[in-house]
Amino acid sequence: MNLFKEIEDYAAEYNVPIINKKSSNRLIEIVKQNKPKSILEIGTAIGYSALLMAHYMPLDSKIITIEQDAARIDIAYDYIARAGKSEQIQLLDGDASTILLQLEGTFDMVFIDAAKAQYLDYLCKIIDKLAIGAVVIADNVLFRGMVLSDDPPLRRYKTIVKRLKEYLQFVNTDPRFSTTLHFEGDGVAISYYQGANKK
Ligand SMILES: C[S@@+](CC[C@H](N)C(=O)[O-])C[C@H]1O[C@@H](n2cnc3c(N)ncnc32)[C@H](O)[C@@H]1O
Repeated sequence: MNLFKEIEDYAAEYNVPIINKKSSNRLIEIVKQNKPKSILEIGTAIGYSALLMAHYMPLDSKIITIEQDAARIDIAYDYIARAGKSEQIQLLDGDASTILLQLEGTFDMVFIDAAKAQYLDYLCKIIDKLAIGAVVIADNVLFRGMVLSDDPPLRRYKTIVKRLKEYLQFVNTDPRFSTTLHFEGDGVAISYYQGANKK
């Protein structure tokens, strides 16, 4: 069986959140267009989106992906090894909020897909590691329609919705970024980093 199909089936059976079809098509399109040499992914889950990006990126490119859930990390390692991508995909185990501060080098592409309330914090921690022209893709930014709705969000989602609004406000107004919001799926924000000199 195709490994991607196997991971999709596993995710469906065990309720592991993985990228939806529309967002994954968008992600693949960006990888094909931009041919990034270095990708940072925040939120590996079981390795599905990392493997998708690895499938379409140049062979000499690398992905660093971060996950904190121990059970998911084990499964991700297994799928990455089975796909023969262990050389290209480096999985870092721990809380992204801490790990991001320790990363070295620069990134041509960043895929943000972990804790929704932390998106802006993640971005601020890696801004100085973005190459000029880097693309930052943030998934689920519309959060089931709640982010653009005039109705107040359910109490338990209030913080997530507020923080996602702050993320969108930032990438839409900071002159270092040029951002397009795509409404498909759960909302994807695609921001191109134009460099600190545009500040
Ligand atoms: C939506 S899933 C990622 C799906 C994956 N990108 C894919 O499409 O295959 C989000 C993941 O982020 C992880 N996560 C949440 N907060 C995190 C943090 N602070 N540090 C590292 N991982 C985190 C969760 O454990 C979860 O597995």
